[in-house]
Amino acid sequence: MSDVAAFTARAAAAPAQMAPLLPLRVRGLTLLRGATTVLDGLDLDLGRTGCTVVMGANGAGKTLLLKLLHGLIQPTAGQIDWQGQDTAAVTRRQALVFQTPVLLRRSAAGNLDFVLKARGKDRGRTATLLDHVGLAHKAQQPARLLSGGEAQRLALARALAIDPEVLFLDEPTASLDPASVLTIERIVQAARDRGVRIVFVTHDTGQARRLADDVVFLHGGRVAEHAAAADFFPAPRHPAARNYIDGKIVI
Ligand SMILES: Nc1ncnc2c1ncn2[C@@H]1O[C@H](COP(=O)(O)OP(=O)(O)OP(=O)(O)O)[C@@H](O)[C@H]1O
Repeated sequence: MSDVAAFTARAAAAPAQMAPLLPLRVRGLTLLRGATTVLDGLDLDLGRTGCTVVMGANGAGKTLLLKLLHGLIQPTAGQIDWQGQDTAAVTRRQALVFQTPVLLRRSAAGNLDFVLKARGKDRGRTATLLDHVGLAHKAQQPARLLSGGEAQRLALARALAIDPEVLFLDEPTASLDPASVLTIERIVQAARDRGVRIVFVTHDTGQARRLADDVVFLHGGRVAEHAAAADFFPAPRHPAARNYIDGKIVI
């Protein structure tokens, strides 16, 4: 078995004895920030597999929704039900990649060694993970000297190192060149194809069309529309979603 095939098989096999996290059921999710009601009784259901793309105007609450689902912040009201599992356990079985990668002041390999050791995983996987994201030749380079696209690929490798069942990505390609964007998309699609549940925030409608199995469109603190990608892109039903896809200003 090749290194990449071994990596893929191990990732897919990860949580055999654990109860599943999905499907996800969110009801009445409300979040106040200062005087602003960011989320206002949001309901959402996510199925077991695939890639959900979350879209919506600036300030619609996409980042805060990801942080809530991942257990990094607590809602003001409402329920997030990952099959009844405890929040701390849920967070450990998921990973979140931010728009701006947060990396340790170590080499590229050192960043992966660290997370593998912290999670009790096989540190021998560092080379395979670096290879998987096309960074084998940068293993010993300090992470702070990586380009934006390389740093984002390393952040993605670090997220994959924990064998997440759910991978949240918050505009991970927002400032990358087209080749780096496609590289990140290929890695995300490969993860999706081996069963990692993907929730991906993007403003890039081309990217959303390439990646999405289904689309969640946020507006007014709620899910204005949740539809299969094949139905959403040709004919969004909600007026705000239609304007957004048509490139009109949405307030
Ligand atoms: N700590 C805070 N105090 C007050 N308002 C906040 C705070 N954090 C976030 N907000 C507001 O909550 C709203 C939602 O923020 P969020 O970052 O989730 O938006 P977003 O949909 O990800 O936007 P973008 O597309 O610009 O990244 C914004 O109006 C933001 O200004």
